[in-house]
Parts: sequence; C-alpha cells; structure tokens
Amino acid sequence: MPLKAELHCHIEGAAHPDLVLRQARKYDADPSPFIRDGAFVWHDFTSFLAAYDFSAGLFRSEEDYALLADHYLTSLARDGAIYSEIFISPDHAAGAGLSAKAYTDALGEGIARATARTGIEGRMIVVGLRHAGVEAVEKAARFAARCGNALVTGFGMAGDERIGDLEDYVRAFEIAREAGLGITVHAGELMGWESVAAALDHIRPSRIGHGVRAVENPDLVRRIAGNGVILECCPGSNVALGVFPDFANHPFPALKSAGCKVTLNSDDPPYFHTSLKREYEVGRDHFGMDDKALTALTRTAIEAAFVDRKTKAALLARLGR
Ligand SMILES: Nc1ncnc2[nH]cnc12
Ligand SMILES: [Zn+2]
Repeated sequence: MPLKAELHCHIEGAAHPDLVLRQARKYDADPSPFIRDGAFVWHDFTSFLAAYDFSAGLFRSEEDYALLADHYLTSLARDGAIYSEIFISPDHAAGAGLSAKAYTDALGEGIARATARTGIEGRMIVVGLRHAGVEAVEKAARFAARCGNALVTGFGMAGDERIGDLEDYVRAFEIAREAGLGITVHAGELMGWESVAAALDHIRPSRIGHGVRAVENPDLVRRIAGNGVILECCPGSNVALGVFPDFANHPFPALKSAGCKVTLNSDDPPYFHTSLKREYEVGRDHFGMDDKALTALTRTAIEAAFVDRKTKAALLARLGR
C-alpha cells in the first residue's frame, strides 16, 4: 500500500454520518432532512452546502472539535497517510457559538492526539467562505495571521465559487501572505477555466483547490505546468457533484501528462462516498497509476505542503527514493 498525504479536506466535511447522528442526539436536533439510511442527503452543490452546514452546526464544544480532528486523522493514518492538512472554517465555529481561537486550538488538540497515537503529521489551513463576502474572508485572514497556533500554516478560500469576483478578495490573501502563511484557493470546480486564470492573476497561490477545469484551455494548462502551481485534485468529489460525468472523463490524467503537478484528495469524504484511500484506488483503477506513480503523487503533495523544512524532509525520507 503506498504511503499517502492529503492537502485538501474540509474538517467539517469529514464528519462521518454516524458521528453526526451522535452529535444530533447530544444536541437534540432532527437530522432526518440531511441524513437518511446512514448517508448524507443532497442533490446539487447548494443542497450539499445545506447538509454540510447542518452537520457542522452540531459540533459546538471544544471537545466536539477535538474528537472530530482526532477521528479523521486517526482514520487517515489507518489508511496509510503520513501527512494531513485540514481546512478549518472559523465561520462555522461562530455559527455553533464557539470563538475562532477556541475552535482552532481544539482542532489542534485533536490533531496532537492523533499524532501522538499514530505518528501522522497534521497542519491546519484557515479558510474564509467566499459566499460569506469579502469582509468575512478578510476577518478569517486576520484571524489566521495572528491566531498563534503553530499548526495553522496556511490560508485559503472555499465556499460557493459562483459568487463574487476573486479580485475583491485580494486583500484577504495579502494579509495571510504577509503573515507567512501558505496560500491556496478554490477555483475551477463549479466555474470554468477563467476562474483558475483569475486565481493565478489576482491571488498568486502556490496551490489551487481543484483547478481541474483549467483543462478547458490548453494555454492555461501550459501556464500551470510552467509555473509549477499544484492542483489539489478531488476526483471523487468532482464526479459526485457532476463536474465530470465519470472517472473516464475526469481530466486528472490529461493534466498530469501535460506536466501539471497534481495531487489526490478527498474534499468532504462521506458526502462524496470517498476517502483518501479510495482516491488512491481511483488513481490505480481509473488513471492507470501503479504504486510507484502513487508514491510520486504523495511526494508531490509533501513537497507542496505548508509545513516547516525539517518536518518536510523527515516526511520525504519516509517515502524513500
Ligand atoms: N467542494 C467544495 N467546494 C467549495 N467549498 C467547499 N466547502 C466544502 N466543500 C467544498
Ligand atoms: Zn474543497
């Protein structure tokens, strides 16, 4: 089994339905509109976000969040992952009545527990929600810049890509960049290649969340291959959300053979009936990758990780040559 690393997973989106049902009992909430027969219920991006927000709202205490991060990283480690970056969303914490600082430190505590038990390394990327507006995203960036948690090493933006102009969010990313945080932004998932080009032009990230619809423009694909920007690809998510009809039509192999640096990620695993392990299986079964090629993907992910040089070297050493 190849060793794995993950750069793109939303921690609230990683909560398994069983855990969410447990939280619903704890807080006396009715989960039936959003979870049926042990699975999340949604039919498009908007209803996916509704189910996601409902579930996120059931994590309210510091212990809830510590448990969530510990559960997820422990499950990753069991599947052969040695490194995990999780997206964390202070806006969701605020909705549940917890301060950004308490939320972040609790997730960090969960990561530390998983690390102590399994050896997996974990870091956090604070995200602002695009559909929450420019002010909210800048507030998230200011928090990321000064939160003082050593496991927060990046800043990004998630949420509904169909809303707002990327140019308006530049200041948020500058705040984060100035604080020394790694930069990633969701683009080219719900919207086409123009969105990826706008991200490169205005945000200048080292990584793009998804980015896969760059494939619609060969010049842009050449640009991405040339500048070495990493694509955080999430094929299972894309197929579940109907961005591409099936794996046979997913552009991962085309982007990879065009020289783009690609990685495999689970995004919101139980919503999309996936896991990091399953994404690597998709790489093997649908994209023709053997163990050596999959380990090379892991190497790309670790090289692109928002982690200090020493930890990165130690992780790369575990992959061998
Ligand atoms: N796939 C996705 N795209 C954008 N924002 C998200 N937040 C959680 N999952 C997301
Ligand atoms: Zn995502």
